[in-house]
Amino acid sequence: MTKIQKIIFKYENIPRILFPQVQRQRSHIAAANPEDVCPYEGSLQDARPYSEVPGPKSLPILGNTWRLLPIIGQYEISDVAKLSGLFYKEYGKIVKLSGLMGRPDLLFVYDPDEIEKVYREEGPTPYRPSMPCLVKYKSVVRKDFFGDLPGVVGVHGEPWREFRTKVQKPILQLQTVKKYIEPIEDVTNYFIQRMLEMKDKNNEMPDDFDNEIHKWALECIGRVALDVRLGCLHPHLSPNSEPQKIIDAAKYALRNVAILELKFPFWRYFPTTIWTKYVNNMNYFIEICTKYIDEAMGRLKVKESHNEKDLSLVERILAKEPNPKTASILALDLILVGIDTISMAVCSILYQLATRPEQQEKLYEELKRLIPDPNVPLNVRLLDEMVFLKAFVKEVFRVYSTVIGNGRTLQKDTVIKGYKIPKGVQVVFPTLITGSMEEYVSNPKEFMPERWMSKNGEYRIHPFASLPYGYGARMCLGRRFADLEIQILLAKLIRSYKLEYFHQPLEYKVTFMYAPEGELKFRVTKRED
Ligand code: HEM
Repeated sequence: MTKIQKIIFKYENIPRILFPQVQRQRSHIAAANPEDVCPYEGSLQDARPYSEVPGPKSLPILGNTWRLLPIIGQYEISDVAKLSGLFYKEYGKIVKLSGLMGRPDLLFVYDPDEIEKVYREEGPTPYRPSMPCLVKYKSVVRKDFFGDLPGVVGVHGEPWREFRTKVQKPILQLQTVKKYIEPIEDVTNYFIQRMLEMKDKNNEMPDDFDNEIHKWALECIGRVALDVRLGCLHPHLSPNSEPQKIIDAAKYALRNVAILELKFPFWRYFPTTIWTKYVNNMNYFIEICTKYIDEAMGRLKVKESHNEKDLSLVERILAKEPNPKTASILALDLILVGIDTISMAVCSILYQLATRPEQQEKLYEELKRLIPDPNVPLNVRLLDEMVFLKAFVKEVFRVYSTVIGNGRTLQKDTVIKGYKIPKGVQVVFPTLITGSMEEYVSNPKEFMPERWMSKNGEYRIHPFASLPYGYGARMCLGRRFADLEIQILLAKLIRSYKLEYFHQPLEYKVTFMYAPEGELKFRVTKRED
């Protein structure tokens, strides 16, 4: 039995052994399956009570938190993706995980029609349960800095809407994003050059190549959010250099957040070692953002033209919002969520390309046709025409969604799948699972980028089954930059190099994001033409 089979076996059987009551409850539910009948479409009075929603039973006092505790719990952080799949298999399309100490109940919904309903009814200030440790940092630890300008991440209600309204237009406008093709291409060319220098005698990338991808992501975000080349890709950084300190801070302020977020929140009650590191590193990011935004302000003051078309993203924000804190806090938020997401997505996309030679060849053919001379710089038209490239990325997101799920905290009582779900419950939309459900996606098991290119409706994909960037008023603020960065990296790399992988297959796991775990020792070979 492989390791993964063992884990699945363990999970499949533990509920039966530990929770016979739940098993009985389930068979009762199966007898009158609300999914099939669902007679209470939307009426709160007639809906089934919340207490009847199926799910693992919680233990008195300990609730369900013990399941997430290291060692004694059954579930490891890295198993969150499997857990989400097992819940669906065990309990059906709606599953309640209650009794989580210090947290509201989680409600997993595996039905894109219901997900669509929740998104569409979310109102003008959607509430996404996210990053409780960041909430504490912004609203308690550094209230002195954030005050009434908290940013968007971990912020809700009117303060969120006000801040998002200030920054949304410039950051999502194509006109702004287009200006970054050249700067991101510069960063990427440098990164590819570094990749060639890093190759070992087998032409393979080093064991910690994922760290290099993180540095590329840091360098890209520095260029977008701070108008600066941070220098993180430099090969010989001394431990006390600013770029090295930024790289180290990113590890604790971003990558290790999962430990704070998903395990028992001891940090809420006393300053644990990891919490103290988190706070120190967040403070360092504030320092860096303030420093570079002040410099950008200085440059803007002496700039001749303040016409929108001549300004960078940072300058546009500074020109409109004279308090430079708006730009600093936006930069901080973009850095916080724009590094791990994109770098883990890139790890996953490159791994898929390296292990799917035929599809990599198709991508190469597309790129060779569009860019016969690989030294010609990219432009909007070329990127627009990279249809297979974009379809490949979408397919990776459908099957291996980097963010395994999104969510909303209900702001009013709502009927979901015939049950009355009370206000305050955190509804989880498990994109990773819904993106591969037979009822909503044709041939879901087949990895087929072409499904995204077909114009005649040949392939069915429920529009709410695979939403890698979320949906609605709170949808990913950096999605246009994320797409741009991924497209530029793939276009530059695959146009000129072949990517292969000759080691043990890697397993996907959640270490904050969902990505292949292990050494990304890609073999990189220069193409002849
Ligand atoms: C492939 C990479 C990325 C993925 C898969 C991703 C996914 C997401 C998702 C699912 C959300 C929640 C949306 C919702 O609640 O409906 C989100 C929010 C957000 N993302 Fe991304 N993201 C990516 C890259 C980025 C990048 C590069 C940036 C910054 C440049 C960024 C900035 C943000 C911000 C600021 C929010 C919070 C928006 C708000 O709450 O108002 N993301 N992202």
